[in-house]
Amino acid sequence: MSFLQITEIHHTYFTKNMAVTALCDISFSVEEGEFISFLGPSGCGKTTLLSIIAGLVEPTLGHVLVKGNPVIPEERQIGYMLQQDYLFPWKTIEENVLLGLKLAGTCTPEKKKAARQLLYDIGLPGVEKKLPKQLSGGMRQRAALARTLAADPKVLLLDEPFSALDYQTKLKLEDLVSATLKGLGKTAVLVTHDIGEAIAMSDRVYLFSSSPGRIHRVFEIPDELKALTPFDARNHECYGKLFKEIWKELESLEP
Ligand SMILES: Nc1ncnc2c1ncn2[C@@H]1O[C@H](COP(=O)(O)OP(=O)(O)OP(=O)(O)O)[C@@H](O)[C@H]1O
Repeated sequence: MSFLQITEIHHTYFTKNMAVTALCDISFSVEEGEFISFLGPSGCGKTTLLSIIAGLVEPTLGHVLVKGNPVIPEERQIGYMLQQDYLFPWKTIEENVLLGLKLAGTCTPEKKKAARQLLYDIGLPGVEKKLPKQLSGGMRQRAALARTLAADPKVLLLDEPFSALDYQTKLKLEDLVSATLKGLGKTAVLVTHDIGEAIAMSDRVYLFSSSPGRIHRVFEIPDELKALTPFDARNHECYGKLFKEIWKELESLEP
């Protein structure tokens, strides 16, 4: 049994006048601790698939299992990190990080201590009492990561979490997120438009075609790249070859 199992997902959105089939025949599995990415043309259904995995959208057909069980959003098995940090501006960083635990009624002193440690580990010591507006964009995304991890989700969904950041901050956060998730042994799914980011961070890259979204091709990342940090992977000789291969394939999918 795989850790995350996606089986024959089809999804159609029904609006007033029409039906849009966003996803067709999507099946794959992810083992515990693996990091995978979705790449594909705009509108190929990447975000729809994340919402289905999160249990926020019920697929028209098919199912998602985490450790053999269906996903129930209230049980918070899935953590979601987005392009915007969505921190509450009137709450301190610590209050924001602990919010999920408080809502779930599981904010014990040990979890509070662990959340503080998490802020420290991801390079945000001493910001607990600050408001989000007092932090830079990169620091806010770190805080958003801490909030997502504080709930100890089984699977992390990352929907373009670095796309609003400047390039240098983005590279730093790629390394930080990769090291943090590896250290915690978390399973993660990243949606990105950045081929380099997908190669540098993942164990496997799923390339989607559109209308409707299908898995077009799966790229296994070579072990020599997986052993490196994302920054070092971007500078390895294997990286350029794989980048060109995925780029060519992606171009052939553009309308
Ligand atoms: N709520 C909705 N109602 C109707 N159609 C929708 C809805 N959400 C998405 N769609 C359609 O489903 C398809 C897939 O959309 P989705 O946002 O999942 O794609 P995406 O790959 O994440 O796109 P992008 O890369 O631009 O973010 C698109 O044709 C989109 O217009």
